[in-house]
Amino acid sequence: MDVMRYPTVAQIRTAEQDTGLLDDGVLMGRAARGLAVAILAALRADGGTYGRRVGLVIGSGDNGGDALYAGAILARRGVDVSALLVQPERAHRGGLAALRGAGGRTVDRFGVLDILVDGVVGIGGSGPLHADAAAVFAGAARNSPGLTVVAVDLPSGVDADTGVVNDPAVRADLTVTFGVPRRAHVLAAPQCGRVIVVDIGLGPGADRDAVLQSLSDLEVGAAWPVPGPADDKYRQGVVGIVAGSAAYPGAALLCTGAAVRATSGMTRYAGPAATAVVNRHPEVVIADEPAAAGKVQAWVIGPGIGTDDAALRRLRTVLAADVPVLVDADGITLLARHRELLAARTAPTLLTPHAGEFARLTGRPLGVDRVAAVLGCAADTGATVLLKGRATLIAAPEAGSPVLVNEAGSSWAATAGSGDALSGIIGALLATGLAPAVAAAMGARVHSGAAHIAAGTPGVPIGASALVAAISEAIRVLRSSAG
Ligand SMILES: NC(=O)C1=CN([C@@H]2O[C@H](COP(=O)(O)OP(=O)(O)OC[C@H]3O[C@@H](n4cnc5c(N)ncnc54)[C@H](O)[C@@H]3O)[C@@H](O)[C@H]2O)[C@@H](O)CC1
Ligand SMILES: [K+]
Repeated sequence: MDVMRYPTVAQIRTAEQDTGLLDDGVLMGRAARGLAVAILAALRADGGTYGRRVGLVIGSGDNGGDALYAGAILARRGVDVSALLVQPERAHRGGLAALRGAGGRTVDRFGVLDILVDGVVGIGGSGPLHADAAAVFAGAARNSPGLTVVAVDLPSGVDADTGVVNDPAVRADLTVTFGVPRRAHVLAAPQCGRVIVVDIGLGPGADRDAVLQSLSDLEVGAAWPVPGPADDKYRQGVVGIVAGSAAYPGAALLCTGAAVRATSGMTRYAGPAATAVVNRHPEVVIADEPAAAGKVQAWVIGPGIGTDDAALRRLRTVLAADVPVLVDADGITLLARHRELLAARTAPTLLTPHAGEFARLTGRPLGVDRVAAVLGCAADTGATVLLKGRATLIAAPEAGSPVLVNEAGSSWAATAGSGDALSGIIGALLATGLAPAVAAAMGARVHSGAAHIAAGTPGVPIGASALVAAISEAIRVLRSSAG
């Protein structure tokens, strides 16, 4: 599988126009067939299709049109289809006629249902789901325990481009979309459930201008650095870690432990937790200060270092080195106060803030458009920026660069010390010579994979140590996906 691309609504509209098939309803017909096939498959997987009860919640645009035409196909297959029109006078006329012609009916309230289809709004929507529509979904959920919700295109109330989940918004078990995925499908993945992309013939170039992209597991697995026949411990890249303190060695242990597991090169540690680090990880080469650490190909600095003078001194030393540097956590707080340190950099810098650190760094709240925010921050700082979250976003400073997204697939990594582990993984990758944005995206993928493996199925809460311990298995899974 290749890179996944997530175009904006404007780009999707252009691709749809370019087909020349919009006005005669060909695209809507294809969309409706794909939607019907997905609903039939969901019914079949759960006992069969004949006589099953499917409700459609229909808004005022073409999203409702898709749902109504799909409903007509379902009704012809013997499915019991009822439609509730949120604005009866504005419902898609052709779709409504088709549904009625196939034996479907309109209702004022739903009886017990197996599947509820959200055809309120798609890419033409904005803001929260209107209250009357929200009441329909809440009522149906009460009436029909175990109800499956299928969103047409995207869950209504979720912004297609920013992924902002307004209140109220539909939460779907399955989302069926058309031609290309929307940004919301990755930025608001938990709200969308499983996403099926139906081919409606937009052509292979429909997503070519998409800025938001994600690497496939296969690409990450194939690119993971492994030692070649001529490699020794130095040639694979040496990462230096400045993290934690004597009083709080945890960040140092997690960060170095993660780096040790991420690649076969050497890991150095420089700082006040050196003894604790080598006791836990005997393969790590230690020093008290970065200046005394010996040669490295990349530095990681920041997790748990505090913001005192000693921390600032170490940050200055590390940023003066002509090698890639990852700055995280307290290092970012210090950088926000000393922006001049960034301006003097001669090699790439990678910043890995969470939302709070991001606000500190930029001097303003993150805002609703995380993609625009991370691009702006990268351009302003001249650094590659990784913005943490369920959907982690990575932007390089060069104009025209993509924004890489890693959707974690679960939230088990939201635990104390998890960020320290992420820094260590990415630092080890930086030392191998990978471009910062690629190292960051690959590191984020292994990090979320490790959390998933550590939590298991069904998941259980994990600490960051369990995540670190699962890094090797996460890399193995990715490498095996690459064959
Ligand atoms: N354009 C195309 O080529 C295709 C479009 N398709 C479908 O068409 C959809 C887009 O259709 P439209 O452009 O008509 O737009 P939508 O159907 O997504 O929504 C627009 C309508 O919803 C109303 N609305 C906006 N925000 C609302 C809110 N928060 N609550 C309730 N109502 C709200 C607007 O007043 C407008 O009437 C896609 O999402 C997709 O489902 C598919 O048929 C595939 C082809
Ligand atoms: K919808």
